[in-house]
Amino acid sequence: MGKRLLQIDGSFGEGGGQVLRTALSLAAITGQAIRIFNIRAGRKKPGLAAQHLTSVRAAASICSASISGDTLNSTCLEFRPSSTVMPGTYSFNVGDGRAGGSAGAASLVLQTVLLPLAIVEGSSTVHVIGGTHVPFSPPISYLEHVYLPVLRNMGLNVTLDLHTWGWNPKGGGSIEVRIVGNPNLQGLKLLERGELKMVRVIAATTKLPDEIKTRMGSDAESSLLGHGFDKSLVDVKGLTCPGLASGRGLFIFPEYAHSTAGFSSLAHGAKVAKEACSDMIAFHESGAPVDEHLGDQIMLPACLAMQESEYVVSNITLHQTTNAWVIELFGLAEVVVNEDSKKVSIIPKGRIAQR
Ligand SMILES: Nc1ncnc2c1ncn2[C@@H]1O[C@H](COP(=O)(O)OP(=O)(O)OP(=O)(O)O)[C@@H](O)[C@H]1O
Repeated sequence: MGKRLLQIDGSFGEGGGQVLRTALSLAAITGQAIRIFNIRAGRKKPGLAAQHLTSVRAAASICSASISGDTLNSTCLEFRPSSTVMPGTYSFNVGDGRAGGSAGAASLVLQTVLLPLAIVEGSSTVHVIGGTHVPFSPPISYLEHVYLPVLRNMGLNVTLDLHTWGWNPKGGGSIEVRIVGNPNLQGLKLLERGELKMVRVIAATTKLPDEIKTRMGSDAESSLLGHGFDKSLVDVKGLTCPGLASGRGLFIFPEYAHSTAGFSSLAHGAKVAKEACSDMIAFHESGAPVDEHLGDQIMLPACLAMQESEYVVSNITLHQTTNAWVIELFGLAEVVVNEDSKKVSIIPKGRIAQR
């Protein structure tokens, strides 16, 4: 496995943690040894933060990789898988990555190991402790409502339980994911979204007065109705969530006949509904079936599928083009991103050939 060392420049494109995570997932899947340098060179504090370090160790544990450079703030890492991906029971704590703990995103650690475990025969359980609803990462509610349903449509058997919510800055949330592996992933076609069926609005709080939840929900509802959404299609729920420390967030999921998208805000006061609603409304007006975040996150499953995938996104982002670059470096697929039509086509070359 992994005869030559694949060199990956972490400063390419978006220059953030995604280059690292996608490379780790694909290294585990293909058995390819990698060296990543300039890690997160595009960020104010370059190098491995707690979440990235936890992702490195998580990826190493599922394929018995030997690693060097796995220290906090390291900008260069070598990762050499020594076995195929082993299904099993795994537990990762983002807080272990840094003295004093961390609210680094549990979702991003999970995404690093999810696909490798999901496409091998056998069952796995992954428990992750960390931030579950923190900025610049998929809230776990997004994984539940948007990302995992797409994976299920592609043939993956994955369920998630959110036991405890972990907000910024304390983190400490807890999720458990059960996976029944299926090596035969189906390609994905999301070219049209169909009619709007429902807009689900979730106003969530932990250890805060009920008025905050009620206000977030009613502000969001007024904003959506003010933009012409039919009241019968807007479903607002207040959620009182277990968690170590207080926190709040607003999550909006427009569900169309063929796809679901997700928008959120963790802001305070009137800003929270404004942020989440304006993103959701802009998406609705774009007519696209796939939101920009899902657009980068489904590239990984799509490049591992048996058939070609095609989808239309609301915006082409640097995250998407950067992910496409990493996938092509591994030789796993041809990725065509059309900036005009906003169509992404992923033509897998077959991962078995990589071994
Ligand atoms: N609100 C959101 N909803 C869903 N997904 C999101 C949201 N915000 C960010 N993401 C996703 O989270 C991932 C973030 O990747 P990125 O490399 O920017 O993060 P990171 O590892 O935290 O690194 P860095 O600190 O280097 O930015 C991307 O897949 C992006 O689509």
